[in-house]
Amino acid sequence: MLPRGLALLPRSLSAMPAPLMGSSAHTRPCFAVEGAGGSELVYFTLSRSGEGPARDPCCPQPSCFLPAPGRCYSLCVPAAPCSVPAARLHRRLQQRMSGGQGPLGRCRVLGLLGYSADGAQTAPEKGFLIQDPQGSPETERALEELLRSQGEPPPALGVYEEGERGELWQSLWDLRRAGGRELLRRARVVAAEAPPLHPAVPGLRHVAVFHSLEAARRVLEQCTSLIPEAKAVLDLVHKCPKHSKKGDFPVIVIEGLDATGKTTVTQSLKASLNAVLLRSPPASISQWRKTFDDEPTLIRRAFYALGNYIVASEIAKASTESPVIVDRYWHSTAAYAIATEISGKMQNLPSAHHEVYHWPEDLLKPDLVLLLTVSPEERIRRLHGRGLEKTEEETELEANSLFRQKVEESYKRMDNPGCQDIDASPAREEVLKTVLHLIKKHCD
Ligand SMILES: Nc1ncnc2c1ncn2[C@@H]1O[C@H](COP(=O)(O)OP(=O)(O)O)[C@@H](O)[C@H]1O
Ligand SMILES: Nc1ccn([C@@H]2O[C@H](COP(=O)(O)OP(=O)(O)O)[C@@H](O)[C@H]2O)c(=O)n1
Repeated sequence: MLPRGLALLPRSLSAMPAPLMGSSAHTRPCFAVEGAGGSELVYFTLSRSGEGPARDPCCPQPSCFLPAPGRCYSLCVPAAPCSVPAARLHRRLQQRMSGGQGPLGRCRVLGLLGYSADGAQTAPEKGFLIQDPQGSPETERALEELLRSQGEPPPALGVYEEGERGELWQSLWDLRRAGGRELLRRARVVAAEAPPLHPAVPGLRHVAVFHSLEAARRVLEQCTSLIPEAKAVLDLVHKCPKHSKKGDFPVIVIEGLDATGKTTVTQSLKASLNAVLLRSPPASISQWRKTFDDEPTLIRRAFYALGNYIVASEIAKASTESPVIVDRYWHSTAAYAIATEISGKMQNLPSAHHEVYHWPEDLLKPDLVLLLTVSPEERIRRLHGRGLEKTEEETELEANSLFRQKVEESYKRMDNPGCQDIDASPAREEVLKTVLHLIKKHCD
């Protein structure tokens, strides 16, 4: 008998109608494990009747969850849509588990997404699958303690066990704050088909890629008592004119991954075109970047989204008097957000023309967006040559070329305005010449 594992599952999913085998797929709570098999996600669902093939090669075998002789734990955070407390709880748990301290420190922590198979336009509930290679009872105790310390009521706790035929069962436990636990249900873990879209795609517009000032503002408004800087950002947004309109001079945005040459090109353009150079996030909020970069996706992306609206008001003003060059704008905010949320392989990205790539209707549109691209090798050379401290995300970019490819591909799928690709590998003067030529062609 293999050792047991634990799973903490979302309350809302655990409260859903009885699952599942043989019943309508529309009520089925499903889960995707991120990073279990390289870039592939592992999908599973729950069957209360216990039906399911004993040795189906597609079925998640106990070994996927229970690394013998270890134990496996997982947890999901119950979430109301766009809930700041839930997003922060997820982030706190993530930090505590990846902190490298105590028994949880030696566990392998994978992402877990809980979603409904009916294709609802909601964001998945986020959690973790935690594999303890040593199967130590202390890990279970540490997890229970961690969850009980996170406010009332603690998330439900599921326990995985291997059955007599080698199948996998999950027991869902209600953790009592004062100690002890009560069994809520027991269900068989069975393989689920990969959904037509990555589970994070339907909710992208609600939790990561904001398509209106209002949507982003609603998120930061929930944060004002927790993050004082949120109030300061909202005050600046409040001072901006409602609908910023572009002046008569051209507005050109330069986009690209870090170290592709945006600073170099934008500064040269400023001089060549006698233009105003702006950047997103703007100087007025950039002192708070670190604060928001440490917050969960929901809050972090709302901060950058609002930054774009503040820049829009600066663009509106400046473009009445001279050409305007913008170093990063909405396409950066959206491309990084999409690439971060969509785990697994490139094919998991929303397909071209998906609404997530559409420009927000209430955001000032530039005349031209140029995307600087260089080979991964050249980009790393430039990053190292610059010798600057890298952001956490940029460090990940360097380590994770799949992520970098997803950012670049998302840039390329942006719509109306799309990004015009520029090979930025040649010498600085050469790149500037190409860019000036394109601007002239477009704006004449
Ligand atoms: N065309 C180029 N050829 C060689 N090096 C370049 C070129 N453009 C920029 N660099 C160098 O690469 C590094 C990153 O460029 P930078 O303009 O700071 O990129 P970004 O603003 O996109 O992060 C800098 O050290 C810069 O001097
Ligand atoms: N308009 C913007 C600009 C940056 N960002 C975020 O900021 C990060 C890149 O900014 P950066 O300052 O490191 O990039 P560089 O301007 O240094 O190349 C990305 O990871 C994005 O998540 C954004 O979301 N929207």
